Amino acid sequence: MTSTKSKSKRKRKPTSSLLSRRQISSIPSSSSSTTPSTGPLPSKLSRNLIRSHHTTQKRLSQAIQQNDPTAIAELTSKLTTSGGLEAYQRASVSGQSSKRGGDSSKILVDWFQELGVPKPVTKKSSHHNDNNNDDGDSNDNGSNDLSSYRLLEIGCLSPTNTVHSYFSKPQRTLMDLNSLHPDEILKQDFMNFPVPKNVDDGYDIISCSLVLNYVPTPSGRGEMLRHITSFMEQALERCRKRLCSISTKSTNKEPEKHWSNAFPAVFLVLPAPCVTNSRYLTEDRLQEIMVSLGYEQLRRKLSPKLVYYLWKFVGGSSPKKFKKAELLPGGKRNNFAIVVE
Ligand SMILES: C[S@@+](CC[C@H](N)C(=O)[O-])C[C@H]1O[C@@H](n2cnc3c(N)ncnc32)[C@H](O)[C@@H]1O
Repeated sequence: MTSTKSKSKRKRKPTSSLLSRRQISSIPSSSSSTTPSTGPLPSKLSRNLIRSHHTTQKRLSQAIQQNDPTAIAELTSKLTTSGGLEAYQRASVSGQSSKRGGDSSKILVDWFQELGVPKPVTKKSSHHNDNNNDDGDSNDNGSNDLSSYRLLEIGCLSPTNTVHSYFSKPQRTLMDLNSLHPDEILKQDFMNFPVPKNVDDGYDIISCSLVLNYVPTPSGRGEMLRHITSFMEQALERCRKRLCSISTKSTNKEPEKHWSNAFPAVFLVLPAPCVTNSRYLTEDRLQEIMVSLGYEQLRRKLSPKLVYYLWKFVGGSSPKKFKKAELLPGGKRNNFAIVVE
């Protein structure tokens, strides 16, 4: 049985997982959650809070696995006193402020533009745009723009992320373990969210930005990727159905160059060190895992802090198992891993 008692006696570094009372009191409370009147938190405070939350979550998950009631109580209380999931989310929202570069879906929108994905046009502008459509075809409810495509966003903090302008409200499902905007974001654990029974209610693109690294165990991350993939299997059916309904219509573009070939897809974002400085995960290993699950990498961008991917789902694979295996030995690496069972 592990006890955290001895650990808590050790002297902690200033950026330890414990936040000072002053730091905690500067986090906006839940009463301000839907109408935040305060500006973003200082970036150092947000970083400390996010790091602290991840560490405590991971320790809590280990304590639960080891069935250690003392550690469970201690860590749960620590999570609560430091503001819990909501404080963590507020710190993440601060990191997404326009001053700090905006939300990660800006990159997805850049890629949509590169791929020629047309924004759905509203009815008014649709009439106006009919003559300007460079596919030589009018907006016919889904064959030539995104209006019949559906987005599922896992771990959503804001209903006004950049990519939302491409998906009207009925075409998007936003969810989070804790909803900061209950009228627009579903309070839902994605792992308990079933694939819709009806293919028309399924999704063509899933956004999973900075969520996989939130999952505290390597096997939990593998399960999340598998669950996402079960939605993508259905998305392939949606694609086939859509293709059948538009096969009689012509477009000027060669089929393989058409923007719709980028779907179904998963937009995945991780902190860069998860793939650049982990003992157990490299970009090559992530690529192997994704290919084994049936994906092809369409786009990738590495920034100093984050790595962004657009994975197109092609299916037809036979998933392999991936264990936690040391790939890059060395003292100063992190332990981020994905295990697929
Ligand atoms: C760091 S925030 C990321 C938010 C945002 N997507 C971004 O890119 O900044 C991670 C969010 O994922 C949510 N989350 C983690 N696991 C989840 C799950 N199984 N189902 C739904 N949301 C989840 C957390 O509640 C948290 O709000």
